[in-house]
Amino acid sequence: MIVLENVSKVFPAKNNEVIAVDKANIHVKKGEIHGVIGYSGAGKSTLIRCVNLLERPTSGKIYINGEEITSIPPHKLDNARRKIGMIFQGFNLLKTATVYDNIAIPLKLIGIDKAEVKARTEKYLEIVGLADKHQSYPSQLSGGQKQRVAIARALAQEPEILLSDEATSALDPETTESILDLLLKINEEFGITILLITHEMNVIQKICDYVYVLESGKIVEHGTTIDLFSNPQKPTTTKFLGTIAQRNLSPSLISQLNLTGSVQRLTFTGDIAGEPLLAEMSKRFAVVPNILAANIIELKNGVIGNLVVHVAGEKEEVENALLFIHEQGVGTEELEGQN
Ligand SMILES: Nc1ncnc2c1ncn2[C@@H]1O[C@H](COP(=O)(O)OP(=O)(O)OP(=O)(O)O)[C@@H](O)[C@H]1O
Repeated sequence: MIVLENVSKVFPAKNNEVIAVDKANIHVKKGEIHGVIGYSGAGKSTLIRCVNLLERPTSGKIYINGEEITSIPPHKLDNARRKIGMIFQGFNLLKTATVYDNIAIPLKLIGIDKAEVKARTEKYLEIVGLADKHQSYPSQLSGGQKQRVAIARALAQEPEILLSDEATSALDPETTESILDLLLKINEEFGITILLITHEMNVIQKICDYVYVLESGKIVEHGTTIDLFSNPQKPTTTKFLGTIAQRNLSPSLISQLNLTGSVQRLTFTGDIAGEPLLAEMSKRFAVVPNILAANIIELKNGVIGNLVVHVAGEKEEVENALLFIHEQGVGTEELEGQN
Protein backbone atom coordinates (compact mmCIF):
# COMPACT_ATOMS: atom_id res chain seq x y z
CA MET A 1 0.00 0.00 0.00
CA ILE A 2 2.81 2.41 0.94
CA VAL A 3 6.20 1.10 -0.07
CA LEU A 4 9.49 2.96 0.24
CA GLU A 5 12.40 1.21 -1.40
CA ASN A 6 15.88 2.43 -0.50
CA VAL A 7 14.69 6.02 -0.27
CA SER A 8 17.41 8.60 0.36
CA LYS A 9 17.27 12.37 0.55
CA VAL A 10 20.46 14.38 0.46
CA PHE A 11 20.49 18.14 0.95
CA PRO A 12 23.39 20.09 -0.47
CA ALA A 13 25.20 22.13 2.16
CA LYS A 14 28.17 24.54 2.06
CA ASN A 15 30.93 22.18 3.11
CA ASN A 16 29.33 18.80 3.50
CA GLU A 17 26.08 17.47 2.14
CA VAL A 18 23.41 16.41 4.67
CA ILE A 19 22.06 12.90 4.28
CA ALA A 20 18.67 13.49 5.90
CA VAL A 21 17.25 10.07 4.92
CA ASP A 22 19.54 7.16 4.20
CA LYS A 23 18.19 4.18 2.22
CA ALA A 24 14.93 3.86 4.11
CA ASN A 25 12.73 0.83 3.49
CA ILE A 26 9.14 0.94 4.70
CA HIS A 27 6.19 -1.26 3.85
CA VAL A 28 2.77 -0.35 5.19
CA LYS A 29 0.03 -2.83 4.31
CA LYS A 30 -3.49 -1.61 3.56
CA GLY A 31 -5.37 -0.66 6.71
CA GLU A 32 -2.36 -0.74 9.03
CA ILE A 33 -0.92 2.08 11.13
CA HIS A 34 2.87 2.37 11.08
CA GLY A 35 4.95 4.85 13.02
CA VAL A 36 8.44 6.24 12.59
CA ILE A 37 10.03 7.43 15.83
CA GLY A 38 13.22 9.40 16.18
CA TYR A 39 14.83 12.29 18.00
CA SER A 40 14.98 15.83 16.62
CA GLY A 41 17.06 15.94 13.45
CA ALA A 42 16.77 12.18 12.80
CA GLY A 43 15.12 12.88 9.45
CA LYS A 44 11.46 12.14 10.27
CA SER A 45 9.92 15.19 8.59
CA THR A 46 12.05 14.76 5.51
CA LEU A 47 11.09 11.09 5.31
CA ILE A 48 7.35 11.67 5.55
CA ARG A 49 7.49 14.61 3.15
CA CYS A 50 9.12 12.28 0.63
CA VAL A 51 6.07 9.98 0.73
CA ASN A 52 3.83 12.51 -1.01
CA LEU A 53 6.78 14.05 -2.84
CA LEU A 54 6.66 17.37 -1.01
CA GLU A 55 10.36 16.49 -1.03
CA ARG A 56 11.67 14.61 -4.04
CA PRO A 57 13.88 11.74 -2.87
CA THR A 58 17.42 11.92 -4.21
CA SER A 59 17.23 8.19 -4.89
CA GLY A 60 14.96 5.23 -4.28
CA LYS A 61 11.40 4.44 -5.22
CA ILE A 62 8.02 5.08 -3.62
CA TYR A 63 4.91 3.07 -4.47
CA ILE A 64 1.37 4.01 -3.48
CA ASN A 65 -1.14 1.21 -4.12
CA GLY A 66 1.34 -0.41 -6.45
CA GLU A 67 1.90 2.73 -8.53
CA GLU A 68 5.43 4.06 -8.53
CA ILE A 69 4.87 7.75 -7.84
CA THR A 70 8.56 8.64 -7.96
CA SER A 71 8.43 8.12 -11.72
CA ILE A 72 5.46 10.48 -12.25
CA PRO A 73 6.54 13.88 -13.61
CA PRO A 74 5.73 16.83 -11.29
CA HIS A 75 2.96 18.29 -13.49
CA LYS A 76 1.06 14.98 -13.43
CA LEU A 77 1.25 14.40 -9.68
CA ASP A 78 -2.11 15.86 -8.67
CA ASN A 79 -4.08 12.64 -9.11
CA ALA A 80 -1.60 10.53 -7.16
CA ARG A 81 -1.43 13.14 -4.38
CA ARG A 82 -5.21 13.11 -4.00
CA LYS A 83 -4.97 9.59 -2.60
CA ILE A 84 -2.74 10.91 0.18
CA GLY A 85 -4.02 13.17 2.96
CA MET A 86 -1.69 14.84 5.41
CA ILE A 87 -1.97 16.43 8.84
CA PHE A 88 0.68 18.55 10.55
CA GLN A 89 1.88 19.56 13.99
CA GLY A 90 0.94 23.20 13.29
CA PHE A 91 -2.49 22.31 11.79
CA ASN A 92 -1.93 24.57 8.71
CA LEU A 93 -5.45 26.05 8.73
CA LEU A 94 -6.48 29.19 6.88
CA LYS A 95 -6.84 31.73 9.68
CA THR A 96 -9.18 34.03 7.78
CA ALA A 97 -11.61 31.27 6.77
CA THR A 98 -14.31 29.60 8.86
CA VAL A 99 -14.05 25.96 9.90
CA TYR A 100 -16.55 25.13 7.13
CA ASP A 101 -14.53 26.97 4.48
CA ASN A 102 -11.25 25.44 5.62
CA ILE A 103 -12.68 22.12 4.49
CA ALA A 104 -14.83 23.32 1.58
CA ILE A 105 -12.29 25.56 -0.20
CA PRO A 106 -9.75 22.81 -1.03
CA LEU A 107 -12.62 20.64 -2.33
CA LYS A 108 -13.86 23.45 -4.58
CA LEU A 109 -10.32 23.97 -5.85
CA ILE A 110 -10.12 20.40 -7.11
CA GLY A 111 -13.39 20.84 -8.99
CA ILE A 112 -15.87 19.04 -6.77
CA ASP A 113 -19.45 20.27 -7.34
CA LYS A 114 -21.23 22.46 -4.83
CA ALA A 115 -23.69 19.88 -3.47
CA GLU A 116 -20.93 17.31 -2.95
CA VAL A 117 -18.71 19.91 -1.25
CA LYS A 118 -21.52 20.66 1.20
CA ALA A 119 -22.29 16.99 1.81
CA ARG A 120 -18.66 16.06 2.42
CA THR A 121 -17.89 19.06 4.61
CA GLU A 122 -20.89 18.35 6.83
CA LYS A 123 -20.17 14.63 6.94
CA TYR A 124 -16.55 14.93 8.00
CA LEU A 125 -17.16 17.72 10.51
CA GLU A 126 -19.72 15.42 12.11
CA ILE A 127 -17.21 12.53 12.16
CA VAL A 128 -14.55 14.60 13.91
CA GLY A 129 -17.12 15.86 16.43
CA LEU A 130 -17.28 19.50 15.31
CA ALA A 131 -20.76 19.66 13.78
CA ASP A 132 -21.51 22.73 15.89
CA LYS A 133 -18.42 24.71 14.83
CA HIS A 134 -19.10 25.39 11.13
CA GLN A 135 -19.02 29.15 11.47
CA SER A 136 -16.16 29.43 13.99
CA TYR A 137 -12.74 30.72 13.00
CA PRO A 138 -9.55 28.82 13.88
CA SER A 139 -8.63 31.47 16.46
CA GLN A 140 -11.79 30.52 18.38
CA LEU A 141 -10.79 26.86 18.64
CA SER A 142 -8.54 24.89 21.00
CA GLY A 143 -5.49 23.07 19.63
CA GLY A 144 -7.32 19.76 19.68
CA GLN A 145 -10.28 21.24 17.82
CA LYS A 146 -7.94 22.77 15.22
CA GLN A 147 -6.37 19.36 14.63
CA ARG A 148 -9.88 17.89 14.25
CA VAL A 149 -10.61 20.46 11.52
CA ALA A 150 -7.33 19.52 9.82
CA ILE A 151 -8.27 15.83 10.02
CA ALA A 152 -11.74 16.57 8.56
CA ARG A 153 -10.07 18.57 5.77
CA ALA A 154 -7.77 15.66 4.96
CA LEU A 155 -10.60 13.09 5.10
CA ALA A 156 -12.89 15.20 2.91
CA GLN A 157 -10.59 14.51 -0.03
CA GLU A 158 -11.40 10.84 0.63
CA PRO A 159 -7.79 9.68 0.58
CA GLU A 160 -6.65 6.09 0.94
CA ILE A 161 -3.63 7.08 2.96
CA LEU A 162 -3.14 9.54 5.77
CA LEU A 163 0.30 10.91 6.63
CA SER A 164 0.68 12.42 10.07
CA ASP A 165 3.61 14.75 10.72
CA GLU A 166 3.84 15.02 14.55
CA ALA A 167 0.07 15.68 14.67
CA THR A 168 -0.13 15.52 18.45
CA SER A 169 3.19 17.11 19.41
CA ALA A 170 1.67 20.50 20.15
CA LEU A 171 -1.15 19.07 22.26
CA ASP A 172 -1.47 18.30 25.97
CA PRO A 173 -1.62 14.61 27.02
CA GLU A 174 -5.42 14.45 27.32
CA THR A 175 -6.02 16.10 23.95
CA THR A 176 -3.34 13.86 22.43
CA GLU A 177 -5.32 10.83 23.66
CA SER A 178 -8.51 12.11 22.06
CA ILE A 179 -6.83 12.82 18.71
CA LEU A 180 -5.19 9.37 18.76
CA ASP A 181 -8.63 7.85 19.46
CA LEU A 182 -9.95 9.74 16.45
CA LEU A 183 -7.16 8.42 14.23
CA LEU A 184 -7.92 4.87 15.41
CA LYS A 185 -11.60 5.42 14.65
CA ILE A 186 -11.02 6.63 11.10
CA ASN A 187 -8.51 3.84 10.52
CA GLU A 188 -11.10 1.27 11.60
CA GLU A 189 -14.18 2.84 9.99
CA PHE A 190 -12.69 3.87 6.66
CA GLY A 191 -9.82 1.41 6.43
CA ILE A 192 -7.42 4.33 5.90
CA THR A 193 -3.78 3.33 6.00
CA ILE A 194 -1.76 5.64 8.26
CA LEU A 195 1.95 6.44 8.33
CA LEU A 196 2.96 8.79 11.10
CA ILE A 197 6.11 10.31 12.47
CA THR A 198 6.55 11.16 16.11
CA HIS A 199 9.09 11.60 18.89
CA GLU A 200 6.59 10.34 21.46
CA MET A 201 6.63 6.65 22.34
CA ASN A 202 3.10 6.85 23.76
CA VAL A 203 1.81 7.60 20.25
CA ILE A 204 3.45 4.43 18.97
CA GLN A 205 2.20 2.50 22.00
CA LYS A 206 -1.40 3.52 21.54
CA ILE A 207 -2.09 3.29 17.83
CA CYS A 208 0.73 1.66 15.84
CA ASP A 209 0.85 -1.89 14.52
CA TYR A 210 4.45 -1.54 13.41
CA VAL A 211 7.31 0.80 14.26
CA TYR A 212 10.54 2.03 12.68
CA VAL A 213 13.26 3.68 14.78
CA LEU A 214 15.08 6.39 12.83
CA GLU A 215 18.55 7.60 13.79
CA SER A 216 20.72 9.92 11.65
CA GLY A 217 18.51 9.21 8.63
CA LYS A 218 18.77 5.43 8.96
CA ILE A 219 16.13 2.98 10.13
CA VAL A 220 18.15 1.23 12.83
CA GLU A 221 15.43 -1.08 14.11
CA HIS A 222 11.93 -2.03 13.03
CA GLY A 223 9.30 -4.55 13.98
CA THR A 224 5.78 -5.05 15.26
CA THR A 225 5.05 -2.80 18.18
CA ILE A 226 4.77 -5.80 20.50
CA ASP A 227 8.16 -7.17 19.40
CA LEU A 228 9.86 -3.83 19.74
CA PHE A 229 8.41 -3.13 23.16
CA SER A 230 9.14 -6.61 24.47
CA ASN A 231 12.56 -7.13 22.95
CA PRO A 232 14.28 -3.88 21.96
CA GLN A 233 17.65 -4.34 20.29
CA LYS A 234 19.11 -0.86 19.96
CA PRO A 235 20.03 1.67 22.68
CA THR A 236 17.88 4.35 21.01
CA THR A 237 14.84 2.09 21.19
CA THR A 238 15.52 1.30 24.85
CA LYS A 239 15.84 5.02 25.56
CA PHE A 240 12.49 5.73 23.95
CA LEU A 241 10.94 2.90 25.97
CA GLY A 242 12.34 4.52 29.10
CA THR A 243 10.10 7.53 28.41
CA ILE A 244 6.92 5.53 28.99
CA ALA A 245 7.92 3.10 31.74
CA GLN A 246 10.46 3.35 34.48
CA ARG A 247 12.95 0.83 33.20
CA ASN A 248 16.09 1.88 34.96
CA LEU A 249 17.40 1.14 38.41
CA SER A 250 20.54 2.97 39.40
CA PRO A 251 23.73 1.27 38.08
CA SER A 252 25.26 1.26 41.57
CA LEU A 253 22.28 -0.63 43.04
CA ILE A 254 22.44 -3.14 40.17
CA SER A 255 26.19 -3.68 40.74
CA GLN A 256 25.56 -4.30 44.42
CA LEU A 257 22.78 -6.80 43.73
CA ASN A 258 24.80 -8.58 41.04
CA LEU A 259 27.29 -9.63 43.72
CA THR A 260 24.73 -12.11 45.02
CA GLY A 261 23.01 -13.14 41.80
CA SER A 262 21.68 -11.38 38.70
CA VAL A 263 19.34 -8.46 38.06
CA GLN A 264 17.08 -9.28 35.15
CA ARG A 265 14.28 -7.58 33.26
CA LEU A 266 11.71 -10.24 32.51
CA THR A 267 9.21 -9.45 29.77
CA PHE A 268 5.90 -11.27 29.67
CA THR A 269 3.63 -11.18 26.63
CA GLY A 270 0.29 -12.84 25.99
CA ASP A 271 -1.11 -15.04 28.73
CA ILE A 272 2.10 -15.81 30.62
CA ALA A 273 1.71 -14.71 34.22
CA GLY A 274 4.74 -13.62 36.24
CA GLU A 275 4.38 -14.75 39.81
CA PRO A 276 3.51 -18.47 39.36
CA LEU A 277 6.51 -18.81 37.02
CA LEU A 278 8.84 -17.22 39.57
CA ALA A 279 7.48 -19.55 42.26
CA GLU A 280 8.06 -22.53 39.96
CA MET A 281 11.58 -21.30 39.23
CA SER A 282 12.49 -21.14 42.92
CA LYS A 283 11.01 -24.62 43.49
CA ARG A 284 13.14 -26.16 40.72
CA PHE A 285 16.40 -24.31 41.34
CA ALA A 286 18.31 -23.08 44.35
CA VAL A 287 17.48 -19.43 43.66
CA VAL A 288 15.46 -16.72 45.38
CA PRO A 289 13.70 -14.29 43.03
CA ASN A 290 12.89 -10.89 44.46
CA ILE A 291 10.72 -8.45 42.46
CA LEU A 292 12.26 -4.95 42.41
CA ALA A 293 9.91 -3.21 39.97
CA ALA A 294 6.91 -4.06 37.83
CA ASN A 295 4.81 -2.41 35.19
CA ILE A 296 2.26 -3.21 32.52
CA ILE A 297 2.29 -1.57 29.10
CA GLU A 298 -0.91 -1.63 27.07
CA LEU A 299 -0.31 -1.61 23.33
CA LYS A 300 -2.72 -1.40 20.43
CA ASN A 301 -2.43 -5.14 19.81
CA GLY A 302 -1.69 -6.57 23.24
CA VAL A 303 -0.30 -6.15 26.72
CA ILE A 304 3.28 -6.51 27.92
CA GLY A 305 4.32 -7.01 31.52
CA ASN A 306 7.79 -6.12 32.77
CA LEU A 307 9.29 -7.35 36.01
CA VAL A 308 12.70 -6.31 37.22
CA VAL A 309 13.82 -9.19 39.39
CA HIS A 310 16.89 -9.92 41.48
CA VAL A 311 17.56 -13.63 41.15
CA ALA A 312 19.80 -14.51 44.09
CA GLY A 313 21.85 -17.71 44.08
CA GLU A 314 25.02 -19.43 42.86
CA LYS A 315 26.01 -18.55 39.28
CA GLU A 316 25.14 -21.93 37.76
CA GLU A 317 21.77 -22.19 39.52
CA VAL A 318 20.88 -18.65 38.40
CA GLU A 319 21.84 -19.44 34.81
CA ASN A 320 19.76 -22.62 34.77
CA ALA A 321 16.82 -20.86 36.38
CA LEU A 322 16.94 -18.12 33.73
CA LEU A 323 17.19 -20.70 30.98
CA PHE A 324 14.11 -22.39 32.38
CA ILE A 325 12.12 -19.17 32.48
CA HIS A 326 13.29 -18.22 28.99
CA GLU A 327 12.07 -21.59 27.69
CA GLN A 328 8.61 -20.73 29.03
CA GLY A 329 8.50 -17.80 26.57
CA VAL A 330 9.62 -15.04 28.92
CA GLY A 331 12.06 -12.41 27.63
CA THR A 332 15.17 -12.08 29.81
CA GLU A 333 17.61 -9.20 29.76
CA GLU A 334 20.45 -8.75 32.22
CA LEU A 335 20.64 -5.21 33.55
CA GLU A 336 24.06 -3.67 33.62
CA GLY A 337 25.54 -2.10 36.68
CA GLN A 338 28.61 0.10 37.04
CA ASN A 339 31.81 -1.11 35.42
N1 LIG B 1 15.71 21.92 3.31
C1 LIG B 1 16.79 21.48 3.96
N2 LIG B 1 18.03 21.87 3.57
C2 LIG B 1 19.14 21.40 4.21
N3 LIG B 1 19.09 20.54 5.25
C3 LIG B 1 17.90 20.13 5.67
C4 LIG B 1 16.67 20.57 5.06
N4 LIG B 1 15.63 19.99 5.70
C5 LIG B 1 16.17 19.22 6.66
N5 LIG B 1 17.51 19.30 6.65
C6 LIG B 1 18.44 18.59 7.54
O1 LIG B 1 18.13 17.20 7.48
C7 LIG B 1 18.25 16.59 8.77
C8 LIG B 1 16.91 15.96 9.15
O2 LIG B 1 15.96 16.98 9.37
P1 LIG B 1 14.42 16.68 9.65
O3 LIG B 1 13.72 17.99 9.83
O4 LIG B 1 13.90 15.76 8.62
O5 LIG B 1 14.49 15.90 11.05
P2 LIG B 1 13.36 15.61 12.11
O6 LIG B 1 13.64 14.27 12.66
O7 LIG B 1 12.02 15.83 11.47
O8 LIG B 1 13.62 16.70 13.21
P3 LIG B 1 12.54 17.60 14.02
O9 LIG B 1 11.76 16.64 14.86
O10 LIG B 1 13.41 18.51 14.81
O11 LIG B 1 11.72 18.30 12.99
C9 LIG B 1 18.69 17.69 9.72
O12 LIG B 1 20.09 17.62 9.84
C10 LIG B 1 18.27 18.97 8.99
O13 LIG B 1 19.12 20.03 9.34
